[in-house]
Amino acid sequence: MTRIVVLATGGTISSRPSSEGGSRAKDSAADLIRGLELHGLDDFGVDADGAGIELESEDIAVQNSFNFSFADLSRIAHAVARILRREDVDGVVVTHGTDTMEETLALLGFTHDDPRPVVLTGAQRSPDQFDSDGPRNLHDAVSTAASPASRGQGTLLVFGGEIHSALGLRKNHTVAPQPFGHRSTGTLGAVLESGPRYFAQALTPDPLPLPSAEFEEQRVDMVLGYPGADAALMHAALETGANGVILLGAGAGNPGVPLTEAIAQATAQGVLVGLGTRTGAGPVAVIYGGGGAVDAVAAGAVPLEDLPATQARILMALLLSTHSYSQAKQKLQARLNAQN
Ligand SMILES: NC(=O)C[C@H](N)C(=O)O
Repeated sequence: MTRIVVLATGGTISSRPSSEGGSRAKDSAADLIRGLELHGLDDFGVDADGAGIELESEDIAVQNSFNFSFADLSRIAHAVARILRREDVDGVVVTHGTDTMEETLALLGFTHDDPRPVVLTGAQRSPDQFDSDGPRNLHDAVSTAASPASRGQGTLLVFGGEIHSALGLRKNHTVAPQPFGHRSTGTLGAVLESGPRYFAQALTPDPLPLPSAEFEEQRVDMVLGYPGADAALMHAALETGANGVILLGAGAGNPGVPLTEAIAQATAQGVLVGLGTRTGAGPVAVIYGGGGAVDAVAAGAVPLEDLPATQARILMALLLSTHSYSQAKQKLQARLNAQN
């Protein structure tokens, strides 16, 4: 018998029309499993021992993911770790809103410490729509979590028939049926009728400790570089008590002169600054001068390389909550190097 726990957190996959307009997360994990039956998607075949796949449900939140805080993300990571302490569980599926899936994937991806797979999924169309993608995505996520081929592949996203590794993933589109893609690499595999088929082995970094209470207190803000940008928003972040800032410069990470000066001020105050690019993909090349990326790095910013800013922010908060500023800075650099 293969046992998979379905842990529901909300999102469009769980949403129903609201009397206030729009839709709100509502359905529980048990409702989602019932939805599989309604769509004739509850047949997972038999496992390698000829036994069936048993689904167990658990609810941890009923929220749209744009409302999540670090405390919510931490609760999800601890719930997954608690479930995986059970020897009778073979894998975990987490249903989640797509808007901030990147962040939860990052937290789970950086802390997952088990060969059994953790598979996130969600939907772009809610269950009340005739062409809702939730039941198919959940079916695929369960069959991926239940497959021995997924052992050692770490934290995964299964969506639109594709399998993606957690780190480096972005939501690239607001409404497209498959909004997820890697910035610079392709899919890890696909879900076929027979189950998951992998084309590659995921890179799984050495696990970091699960988020502590300090993680929830981290403030890591994000600031954008653009023509005419002054340092007002960066100063506001510092005044509000940010202990980390992700700065998304133009092109190869060029923040411009005022923001470069603000980086020097921030790092002198002990605030960790990550330098990314607002293009959405590609490494941050440290080759320019005159208030460009090279000056920003000289002022103390760590180039984020090819990790999305949303995921670098989670990594930064994790490191700041477990290490001193200088250790966190070194670890961030080492992690980002290892990532590529
Ligand atoms: N498609 C979705 O799940 C989006 C939803 N607004 C959420 O992130 O909760």
